[in-house]
Amino acid sequence: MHNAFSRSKITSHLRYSSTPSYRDVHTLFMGSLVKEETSSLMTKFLEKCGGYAVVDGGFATELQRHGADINDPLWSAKCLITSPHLVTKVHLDYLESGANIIITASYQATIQGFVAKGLSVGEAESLLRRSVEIAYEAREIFYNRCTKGSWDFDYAGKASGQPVLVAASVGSYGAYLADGSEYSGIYGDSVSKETLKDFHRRRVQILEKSGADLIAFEAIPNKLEAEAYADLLEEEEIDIPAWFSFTSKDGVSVPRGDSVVECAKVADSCKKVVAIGINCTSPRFIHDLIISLRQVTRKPIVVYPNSGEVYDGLNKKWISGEESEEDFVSYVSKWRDEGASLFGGCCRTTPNTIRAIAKVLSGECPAASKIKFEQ
Ligand code: MET
Ligand SMILES: [Zn+2]
Repeated sequence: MHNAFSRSKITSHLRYSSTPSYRDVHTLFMGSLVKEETSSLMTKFLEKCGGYAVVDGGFATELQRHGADINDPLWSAKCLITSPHLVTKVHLDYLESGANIIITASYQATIQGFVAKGLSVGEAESLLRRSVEIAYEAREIFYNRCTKGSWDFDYAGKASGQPVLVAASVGSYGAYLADGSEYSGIYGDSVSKETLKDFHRRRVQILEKSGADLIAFEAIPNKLEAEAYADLLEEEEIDIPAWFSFTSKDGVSVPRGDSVVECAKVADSCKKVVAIGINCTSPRFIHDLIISLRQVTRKPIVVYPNSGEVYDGLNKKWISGEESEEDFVSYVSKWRDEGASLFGGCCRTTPNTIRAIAKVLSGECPAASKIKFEQ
């Protein structure tokens, strides 16, 4: 059985794609016209979730754990071509672990990247749409399982009331380049804000029309790219909300060196942005980063750190970070106390991590159990 929110999503999905009336639903907000539905989506959703929401966990690394070979310039997006059933499975695993927001496999899915593999532009655009459809199909399967009694009564009852949004992932220009600049944020002087806007424009337009509830701009490594996203959302009149999520290697700045505070200001001043946060960053930096974000925004804060391990690109393996044995989940209530409201995991976190986060947030497990990241 669907909950009220998911039903309303289905109707709003149709409304977005079939009638022009949504453009009329405006409200005066902070001196300018903003579509009311867009600006309040996240706050209303958080209310439905009981104040806090669970985001899913590492996607690419989870595909890998299930045997996918993603050692490719397309990274996880390769599975949209070669093993879409695994993409569905990982979404389902996260839903069954309690995720309220599932993030699509489009992080490294770009038209330019697919075309470089020999696909046509039309095929590339279809794959982007497909990434969102797969997430919705997984949600349908999840809700159907709730009603068919494949789970015990208690769990099925809880799961059928689990509100779920689909966030369409957009990774950085550096992620497409797959040359390490995703982790340095250094694109060189020849890459201007206009270059970045031109690079991302079509993908963002396709994802907007794909039926996704929001766009998750993830692992943003520099301020320039955040500015490019903000401009694009405004100039292209993108009609679904977005979140901006940055990475940090020191708890103060993004990889390029711009301060997280300056980056968050860009996100805060963009009216289409409904949450601001940090992902794919060591859990040990998150507490201070939330404090920094709170200095410049009142928008909901989303945090989904990685496992704390560090990726050794040369040898293509994850190495234990200083705190990789630390209990990731035991931090969640502290992050909540600092003012974050959406919590999940990024690379190398698993459905176990997400299940434990969901338990902490539901109050079932105040002293979280130890989670060991699997090798
Ligand atoms: N949503 C993406 C994933 O989990 C984020 C990757 S961060 C490098 O695969
Ligand atoms: Zn990550």
